Amino acid sequence: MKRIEEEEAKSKEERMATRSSCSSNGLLPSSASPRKTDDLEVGQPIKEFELDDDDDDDPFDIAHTKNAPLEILRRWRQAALVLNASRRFRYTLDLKKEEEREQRRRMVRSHAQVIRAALLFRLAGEQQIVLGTSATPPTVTGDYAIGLEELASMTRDHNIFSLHQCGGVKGLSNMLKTNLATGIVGDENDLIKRMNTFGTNRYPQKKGRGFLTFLWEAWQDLTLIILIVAAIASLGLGIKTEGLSHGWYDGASISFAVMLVIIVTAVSDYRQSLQFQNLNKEKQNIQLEVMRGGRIMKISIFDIVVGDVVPLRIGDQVPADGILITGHSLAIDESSMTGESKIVHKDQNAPFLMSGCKVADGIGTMLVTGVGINTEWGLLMASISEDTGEETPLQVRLNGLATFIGIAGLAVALSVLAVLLGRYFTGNTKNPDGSVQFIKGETTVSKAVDGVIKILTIAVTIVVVAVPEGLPLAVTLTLAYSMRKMMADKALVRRLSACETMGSSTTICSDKTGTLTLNQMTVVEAYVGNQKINPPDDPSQLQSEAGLLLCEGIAQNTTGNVFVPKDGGDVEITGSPTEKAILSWAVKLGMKFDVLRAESKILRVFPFNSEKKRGGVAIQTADSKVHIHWKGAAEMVLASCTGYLDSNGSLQSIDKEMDFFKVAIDDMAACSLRCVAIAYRPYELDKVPTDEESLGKWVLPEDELVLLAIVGIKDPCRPGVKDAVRICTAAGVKVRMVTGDNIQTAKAIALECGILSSGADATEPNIIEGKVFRAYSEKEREIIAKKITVMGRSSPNDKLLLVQALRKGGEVVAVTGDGTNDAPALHEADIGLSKLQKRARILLSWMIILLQL
Ligand SMILES: Nc1ncnc2c1ncn2[C@@H]1O[C@H](COP(=O)(O)OP(=O)(O)OP(=O)(O)O)[C@@H](O)[C@H]1O
Ligand SMILES: [Ca+2]
Repeated sequence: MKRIEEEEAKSKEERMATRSSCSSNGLLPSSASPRKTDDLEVGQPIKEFELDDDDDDDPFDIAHTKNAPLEILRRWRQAALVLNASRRFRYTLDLKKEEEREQRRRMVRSHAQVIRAALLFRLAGEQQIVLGTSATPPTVTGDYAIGLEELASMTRDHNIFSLHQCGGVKGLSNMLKTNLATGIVGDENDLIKRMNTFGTNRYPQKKGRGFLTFLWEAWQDLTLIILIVAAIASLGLGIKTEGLSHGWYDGASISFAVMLVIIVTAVSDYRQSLQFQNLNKEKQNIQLEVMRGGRIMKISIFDIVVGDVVPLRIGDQVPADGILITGHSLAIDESSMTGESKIVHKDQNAPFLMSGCKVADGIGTMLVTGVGINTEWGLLMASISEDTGEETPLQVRLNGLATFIGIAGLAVALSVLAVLLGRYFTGNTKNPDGSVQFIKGETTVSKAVDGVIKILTIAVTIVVVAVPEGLPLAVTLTLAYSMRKMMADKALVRRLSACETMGSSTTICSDKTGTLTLNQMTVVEAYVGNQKINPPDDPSQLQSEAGLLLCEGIAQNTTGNVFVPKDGGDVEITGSPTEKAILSWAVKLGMKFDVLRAESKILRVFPFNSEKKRGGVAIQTADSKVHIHWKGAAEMVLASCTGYLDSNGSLQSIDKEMDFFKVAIDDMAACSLRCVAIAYRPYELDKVPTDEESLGKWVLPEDELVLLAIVGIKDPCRPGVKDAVRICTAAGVKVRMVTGDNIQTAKAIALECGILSSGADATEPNIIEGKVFRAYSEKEREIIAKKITVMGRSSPNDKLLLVQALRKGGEVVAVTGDGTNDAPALHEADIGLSKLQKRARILLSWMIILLQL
């Protein structure tokens, strides 16, 4: 028992270690998962299901238990699981693999660090020698003024000294023939040259395991081994008693059954691994935006070349090694590379960005300096291979059960054997005619052997009947089947166990945008000043003063981009769906994006985030005035406004019109429109911090704003959602909507898609605002959570609190969402369904699985 406990403790440790270390590429769709979830462009629609291990159900957690007898039983079963290192217990074995992987990772990392240290040492030496003399110019290679080695090592080693030698990011961009504002030229010739000089953003992949390996693994299973032994015994006994011509039947049929199980298991595992490899390829093929020739383009991560200018936004994965060009509050989660979960702020003093890390906050643009195998990430990815070896909790339990039954059968067979042998040799067994079978000294040896063989046959039969070898296999096949069906529906199941957990979920917390709605947004109502513009994109109704400020605000306070082709083609607008809607509305109103962006200088940016639900920017105009523009959740921005611009363009106090605006917002929200308010305030130039450092810390003032416009954005309900919700409800799964949007908008959409059945349902706490929910105590939340159907204006943390409360209340919670503002909730859920890219019919496919299980 001691040993068992030790092993348990060790497994637990390993589990904890792997859990914390692979949080970025195991449990969350982060490191290897595509970026921009708010993305509407066509592309492989992939959804991702995955199970986040549940701490409470940790099979190795036996520390705090009340129920001792049950616990002992549980322990016993676990002990068998841990001790039995056969194929069927890969669930526990997997930990070792994870550990190996982690060790590899550490090795690569330390290797890189050693190289880095040695290089720095050498450089320090060289620096002393060349100190005072002019810096050595980088070597010229072909078309570029810097070579691959220098570039790669500069980035890999975070060598700020050699970056300065190159003249900073500006100098480096010249060497790489990149324009920091418009990117590389990006024609075929240019791309080929870059690839030839600096390589491509791919790394060699390890080959998957072959069929024979699976075959080899398939037979190493306790129950099967028992059966194989039984088959051999039965074959021997049969031939001995019934002769060669008839005696082989029993043994052969057992062998046939065993072979069948082995082959089916191996084939199923092999196919699964092939599928997994394909899916992996798809998963890695992230589509992202780069700036080439002045326009934002969508390309595959594999097509990134050195010199590319890549915009980074919260939630994105850094696609290659690079150097920060500009950034605002940019923070990177480097845990996937350094192993420590630490958020690192990036600015001109720490400009190096490592491939594979995630943008945790802020925005920025980077210059790509290292791709593929020249990056640490590339080295890492090339040295580890993803593996499919994983079993679901149900399988593990069934395996445990099968083994338990097997062992019990074996024990029974052995005791039967002992008893029968005992009875036989003590002369207690009789023939049908009443004569004693064995009489000491009388019965011949060959007769005695025959008698023993008969008894052995009985024992073997008990074993064969008792061992349920097909049980776990049946589950594997069922799950593999659902996985295949889901894949046909373009759903990527990262863990087989997810299918199973999904089947037992009792509630779904769905986000609204992009799951229940299409995430295709258009501005359909607009108020500029206190005037409703109808139709919303009619420029003639726009009064000029407010119109100018509005366009300035929209053009500068955005993460999107507008590209007007020189040859007069269609205007291309990029950005998140909300941004795109607002930008295209402004373009129709006559906004000149490039002109406006060139006219003023950005002093500081506060990027939009879900927590504050607003984003701002401070700019300095050509005539040295400072404007601070804000854009965000309508009623929240409105609350910070003290004035508005009337139809003559003169500033009025908002007091009298406050109700008018509030009613306008409520009306739009009741029509299920997403409301965004745009406001600004003038600011004194001399109050703006002048030095870089305090400017970087400057908190943009967000009071005394002047309201410029309120827009209502339509995001239609996804067709089929109503049915999906109905089916879920009928299956006993409660669907809840948790959204960052206005509560009225949320209510309207909930009614539209049947989450709320009637307006009468829409009372607290059935429908609740995030801030009300968060104010309750933990106990109260647990009670209220069960009643909540719609939660509006929720921050990422509110979503997390809700999931926690539901789980405490005993629900099995599924969460759908995107990788950015829903990440904490996704992580906490029993099962996370994350949209990697749009067109995700999550609820629908969810249903398919539900029905299958
Ligand atoms: N780019 C933006 N600029 C300004 N305001 C925005 C922007 N995007 C969203 N908003 C405002 O923030 C609100 C909610 O944003 P949030 O990111 O929390 O929710 P969401 O993720 O879009 O919705 P859901 O939670 O349903 O997925 C929106 O209602 C809108 O008013
Ligand atoms: Ca969201």
